[in-house]
Amino acid sequence: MSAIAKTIKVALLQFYAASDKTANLLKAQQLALKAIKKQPDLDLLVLPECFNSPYAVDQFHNYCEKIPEGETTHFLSTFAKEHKVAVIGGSFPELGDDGNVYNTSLTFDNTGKIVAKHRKVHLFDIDIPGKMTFKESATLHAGNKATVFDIDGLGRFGLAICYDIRFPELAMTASRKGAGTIVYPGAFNTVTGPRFWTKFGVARAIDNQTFVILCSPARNPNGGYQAYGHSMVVDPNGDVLVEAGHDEEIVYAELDPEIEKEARRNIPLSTQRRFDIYRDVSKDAVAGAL
Ligand SMILES: NC(=O)CC(=O)C(=O)O
Repeated sequence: MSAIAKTIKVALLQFYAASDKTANLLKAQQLALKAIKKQPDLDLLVLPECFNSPYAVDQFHNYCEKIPEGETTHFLSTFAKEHKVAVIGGSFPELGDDGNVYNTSLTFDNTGKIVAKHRKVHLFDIDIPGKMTFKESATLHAGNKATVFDIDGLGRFGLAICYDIRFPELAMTASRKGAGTIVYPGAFNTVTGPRFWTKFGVARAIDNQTFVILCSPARNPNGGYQAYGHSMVVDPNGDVLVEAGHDEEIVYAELDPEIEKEARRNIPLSTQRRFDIYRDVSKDAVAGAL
């Protein structure tokens, strides 16, 4: 499968989830329908991190679901199938067969089949005194692989979640294994977002000469964790093609394979690496799709 098989028309749904799961799924459905109506030949929909529950350590266990039995998997799969559109389903709390809870992202092809499952590998445990303390590991378990997969007709993708973007090895692994697009559903916040969000999107794109998609929740006017917003698509030269504000919004972009080919032809990093001096982490990585 080529890195990008065709010009991919993508829509990023930026919205916030509140406490009512059914209402969150309904909102996702309404926005997805709006995107399809505006762009009937859409190839790919991307949702934000934690789109069916509040982003709160003490809440994940109340919202977690088995995959594929749960209602969120069913909702995403049905939408993809009915509207013949691939869906990268943000993330939601998964109840694993081992009884642990994970922050998990599923991807569906346009027949509704699950083609990838990524469990957040790096849990968001930080403490910035007086500004932001978060400890995902208090209630979540971490995934154990890099996620690289194909979507039929669209190309090869890398997928990771939010804090994972700070660890370049996952993106390097995806791009060295042939990904042309790396997607991060992510909920940076009003403390870390302004300083880091765009820089990471641009850095991962330039390092790997891939498109990078960041899809955030919107800010929640009723309090709780305040996501940064600013969902964006960055091209392989590090140019930001489209960027949302911080309210609920849909942004659209086209991923043109020629831009990627040209970026890689002009500056041929892939043939110039010095694995005699440093290791190729993608060779050691545990990587897979499901
Ligand atoms: N929420 C996250 O996982 C990460 C984040 O907000 C940050 O890295 O900053």
